[in-house]
Amino acid sequence: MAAEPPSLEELLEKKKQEENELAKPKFLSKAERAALALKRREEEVAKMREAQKQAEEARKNWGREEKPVDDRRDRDHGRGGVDRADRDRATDRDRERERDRDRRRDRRDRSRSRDRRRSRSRDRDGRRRDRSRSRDRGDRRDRRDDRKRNEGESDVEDDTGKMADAVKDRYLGKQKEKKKRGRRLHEKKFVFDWDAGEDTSQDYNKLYQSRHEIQFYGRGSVAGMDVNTQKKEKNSFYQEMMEARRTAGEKEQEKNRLEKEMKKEKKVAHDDRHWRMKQLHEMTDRDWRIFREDFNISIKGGKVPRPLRNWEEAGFPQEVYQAVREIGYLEPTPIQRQAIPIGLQNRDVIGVAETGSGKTAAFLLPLLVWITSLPKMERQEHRDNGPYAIIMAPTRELAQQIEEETNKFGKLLGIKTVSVIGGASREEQGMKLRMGVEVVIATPGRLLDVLENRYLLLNQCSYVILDEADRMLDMGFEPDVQKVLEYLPSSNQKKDTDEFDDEAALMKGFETREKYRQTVMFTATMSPAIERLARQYLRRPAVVHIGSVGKPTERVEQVCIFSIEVRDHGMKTR
Ligand SMILES: Nc1ncnc2c1ncn2[C@@H]1O[C@H](COP(=O)(O)OP(=O)(O)OP(=O)(O)O)[C@@H](O)[C@H]1O
Repeated sequence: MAAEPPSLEELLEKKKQEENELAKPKFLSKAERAALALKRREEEVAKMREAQKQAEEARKNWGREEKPVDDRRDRDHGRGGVDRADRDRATDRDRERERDRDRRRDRRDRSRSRDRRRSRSRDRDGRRRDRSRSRDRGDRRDRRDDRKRNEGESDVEDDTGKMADAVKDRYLGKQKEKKKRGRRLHEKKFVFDWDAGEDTSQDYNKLYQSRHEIQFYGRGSVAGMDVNTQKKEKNSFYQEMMEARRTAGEKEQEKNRLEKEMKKEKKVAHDDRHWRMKQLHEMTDRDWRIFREDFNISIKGGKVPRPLRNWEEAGFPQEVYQAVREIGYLEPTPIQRQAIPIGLQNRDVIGVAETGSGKTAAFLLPLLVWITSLPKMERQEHRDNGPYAIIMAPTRELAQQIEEETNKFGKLLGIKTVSVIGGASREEQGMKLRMGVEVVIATPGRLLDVLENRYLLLNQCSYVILDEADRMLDMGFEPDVQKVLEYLPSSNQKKDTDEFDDEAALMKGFETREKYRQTVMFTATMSPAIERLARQYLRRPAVVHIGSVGKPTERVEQVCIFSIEVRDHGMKTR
């Protein structure tokens, strides 16, 4: 049975299917793609070669096609026979033209082959560069390369490689070439081909360790010699010359000058010694300032005497000095260093110092110095006039501490002390007082009581000490203190005049019972109330402050405890 031709619908259907099939994207492997590309390229090349071959043949045939025309012309000329010479000339011209054309062609061919050679070598160099160029340019180059390949057999091999590269570039992606960083010659710094650290010559050869500077002529230097050596030589030369020129007089003058300078230096070194290494008379104002700084002593209030460097320089009577030694006080404490010399001048003192700083001895020693200078209280009338000194303290305990301290000295110096404090029998105290005492240590309340009850008189009291005055005021003893002080005789009170700035005026009658009254007040703080009290009862006092003003003292520990206030709102828990 003969096969039936397909119907039109079937054909259309088939065609449609084929179109759809073609329209579908087809996956090609890498190798397939490369083979396809090569094939396509080969076809293109073959086409181009064919076209070029045809062009070449056409060119060659062109000369041949022209000849019959010339022959025709010759025939035409011959037919005339008249201008044979002209015809010959024309033929010559034609030949000449032909030759020229051949020459030109040869020249063109030669230059072309030269160009080809040049471009081939350029291509080889720039192949890598070309790979990184854009795809379009790559295509163009491919075409150019292909053209060249057609031109010579040797070129073909070269071009095949190039083409393969180009195809690979196009379909497999370009291989990125590493950028070579050229030497930047425009930079100022000279770029060595090696690193400076690689130079090891200095390690081995001493010659290179001190490299010679560039040295030129001029400025008194000679080229080729070490500059430093030249300078040294020059200096010694000029020194020798100056020395040789100096006269004997000049030499003597110089010697004297040097000696003077040496002496001056020695003196300065001598003066700059530490105050401990100096005698008392060698101490300068600067030394005293350093001394006070060393012991944290601040002073205020006119001309204040120099502090004590040691007990020996205090100028105590022998028995007092001996007592200090026996008690075992090797060195004065800072408050003692400054307060004792002021006390010995019969001057009023305000001492601001912390507890346990040796205040008792600071006011006791000047008192003892004065009392030991007085005749003994042997007669009853003297005993009835009362003590030479009263020491007031805010509490019994403090008064007892002071009594203990005073008794240490009193026993050694034969000075009687009685404490008048609350809690002890008033009669007993009265009895002791009537027997005669040099020093009364008391709390303000009980002392006032004793004074008011006539157990005690203060007729010959010229030394008043208010210890821990700030605490006394805090405890409300100010009226009592004032009343006690009213019992003191006013005859021996200093006047508030400039006259009493003078040391001699203050010391008037110091070794008698009629000396001027001296008031010494010790406090831990300087409150306005203290200043008011001081203004009332002290005359032009010297203020001695131990430690930095406004700073807590070193020996007082300050503890701050934070607590939460718990308020009772009537909701007690049981
Ligand atoms: N120069 C000194 N050398 C050695 N010890 C001293 C010296 N001066 C005082 N003391 C001793 O220091 C202690 C404290 O001295 P003192 O009682 O005089 O201090 P204070 O400042 O008066 O203290 P408070 O305010 O508590 O009375 C005492 O035991 C005393 O013997």
